[in-house]
Amino acid sequence: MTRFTVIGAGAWGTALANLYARADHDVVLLGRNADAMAAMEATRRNEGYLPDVYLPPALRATHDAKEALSSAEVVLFVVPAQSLATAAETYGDLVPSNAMLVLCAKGIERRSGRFSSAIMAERFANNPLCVLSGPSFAADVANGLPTAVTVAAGTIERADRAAELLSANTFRCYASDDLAGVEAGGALKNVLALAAGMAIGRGLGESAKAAIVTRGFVELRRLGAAFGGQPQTLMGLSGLGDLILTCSSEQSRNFAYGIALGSGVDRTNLKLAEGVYSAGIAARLARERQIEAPIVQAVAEILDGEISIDEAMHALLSRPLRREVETA
Ligand SMILES: NC(=O)C1=CN([C@@H]2O[C@H](COP(=O)(O)OP(=O)(O)OC[C@H]3O[C@@H](n4cnc5c(N)ncnc54)[C@H](O)[C@@H]3O)[C@@H](O)[C@H]2O)C=CC1
Ligand SMILES: O=C(CO)COP(=O)(O)O
Repeated sequence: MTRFTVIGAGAWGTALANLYARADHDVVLLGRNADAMAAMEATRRNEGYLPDVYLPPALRATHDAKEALSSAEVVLFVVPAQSLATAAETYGDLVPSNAMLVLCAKGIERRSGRFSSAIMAERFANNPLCVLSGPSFAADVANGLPTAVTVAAGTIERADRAAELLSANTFRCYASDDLAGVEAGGALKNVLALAAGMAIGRGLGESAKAAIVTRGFVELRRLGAAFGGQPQTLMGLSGLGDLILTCSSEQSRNFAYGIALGSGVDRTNLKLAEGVYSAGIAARLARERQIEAPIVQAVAEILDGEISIDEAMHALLSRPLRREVETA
């Protein structure tokens, strides 16, 4: 039995806490809203984020960071990418220096262009650290449905150890030493899911969506490689696998956000769509590196109100014809 502390009591944090509690670990779910955490402890439900899932007795929900972190062996950071640096500052001094950190956000920090591992390596120089990413809806994992993800660390031996620790009977972790590839895939698939959703919401059809997903994947591979990722990783669970999941189900908040944008419905009450925050910085990083990423650029411009979806589609279709497969 290992002591897990999960920071961030949203959908994904609650699902992972639930998974590890069911796997007979000692689990504490740490949230920043005292009332919500007390209600969770009393009702054994997370009404705000994952209402249909029962929280087993082995999971304790708390707002008390000191108590939650004092003997943690594994600390999962499950907050949005834009909040990770703040969470690291808030809880950093309480995290035991030998605890393994598991980073679960899928995004790029807007103000710095950094992925999670770079943000955290700066604050936690000595803790072992890994990134968990891949096709995994919170509700599926919380309900014990079969799921496979990638766990990446700086060396393959560390990734092997982390994958062993983080696997459970319905949750299969594949080890990787490609942090850059895993983080790039997780962030970029969200931006592309917005584009796929927009095509559906705007009534452009399934064929247009398939073209966007496929050509979007070309952009993901180009950008992922520019960030230092390996082609095989981008073709794996945390790249192609998560792109497929996120672009094919309205359970995805990014895909659903794209549909809402495309169909012009009110988006004020929609849940977290990480791609909305990563699109602009992904587009900027692509421009700076002179990487051709027209779909990512279009998503960023649409979100900024610079062009309409119809204008973006017209621009994509009017680009000069080219060969499908790039040769060196
Ligand atoms: N929901 C899902 O199915 C999956 C989500 N993810 C990723 O996990 C990350 C978190 O997503 P969700 O949990 O779904 O989002 P969510 O919107 O459901 O929950 C986010 C939680 O983080 C908390 N939070 C925000 N800033 C905080 C801070 N500074 N300190 C403490 N808590 C803070 C919020 O109060 C909220 O409880 C995202 O990057 C997402 O892309 C990854 C895999 C699956
Ligand atoms: O990352 C996810 C599935 O792997 C969740 O996707 P959404 O954030 O779009 O809901």
